[in-house]
Amino acid sequence: MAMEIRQPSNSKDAKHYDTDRLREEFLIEEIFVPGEIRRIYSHIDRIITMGYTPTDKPLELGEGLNTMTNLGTDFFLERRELGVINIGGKGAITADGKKYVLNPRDGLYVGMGAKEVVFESDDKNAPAKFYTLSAPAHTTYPTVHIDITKARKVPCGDVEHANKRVINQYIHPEVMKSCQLTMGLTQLEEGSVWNTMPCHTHERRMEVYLYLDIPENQVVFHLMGEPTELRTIVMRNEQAVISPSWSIHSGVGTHAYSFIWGMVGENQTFDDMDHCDMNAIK
Ligand SMILES: O=C(O)C(=O)C[C@H](O)C(=O)CO
Ligand SMILES: [Zn+2]
Repeated sequence: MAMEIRQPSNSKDAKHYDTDRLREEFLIEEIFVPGEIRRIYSHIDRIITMGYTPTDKPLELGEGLNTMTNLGTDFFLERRELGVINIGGKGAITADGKKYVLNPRDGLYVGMGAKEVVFESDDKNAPAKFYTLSAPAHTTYPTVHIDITKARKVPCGDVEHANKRVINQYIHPEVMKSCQLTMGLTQLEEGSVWNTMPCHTHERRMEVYLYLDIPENQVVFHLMGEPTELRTIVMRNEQAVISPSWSIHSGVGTHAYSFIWGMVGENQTFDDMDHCDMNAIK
């Protein structure tokens, strides 16, 4: 399938979902398949979550996709912008003829209007894994290469609460311009297992999390749902989860881990959050 479509769920319905239905609606289990592309289009703010894993040949952004049928446009980024973070081996992205090398954990923002975007790996046996988010856009901002050293770093949490971590803001108004997409990578310190706790929701934006650096046989219990109707999705390495605006998005792991967050919606105000009352969550 060139692109899977996910419809939105009403919170009144979602609280009745069983495990299988929760996973069917919100979990993205397989994103990185060697030599292949995976795309999941969510009706929630029309974010597209994708994985490009080139091996012995480059992969093109719109490869195998009829953009007129799926997006109503002549090419993928005609009315869209793109955020990418490489979580695999060294690779490169060429956007309209300009090549950007992406080392592991490097990011790239590609502005609206770029016609040809091509993903390639340096070593087919250690392929790049380009985690890619796309959001509707209204104007063109410059394409920007972001390495983790350029990201805006926000240390938070502490050892006492087992949530000591650094939020690396890659695509963020204080780093570079984008239309609506914000994106970054949060790294938990060794011995910490909680992310985004105390938890929050934000009715103004939806969010997608990709969990990574989870060792074999370890898991993250992703917490979602309205603050008084919490549910768990068991997640494994390099799996993602779609978080509607009404849902918290927190997690606790059996080992430290990292995750990439991406948001689209009303604003780009990272701290615009509705913090939950820890005495009221259920
Ligand atoms: O570690 C955290 O806390 C986060 O990374 C929070 C997410 O970025 C988020 O939920 C922003 O709304
Ligand atoms: Zn959030």
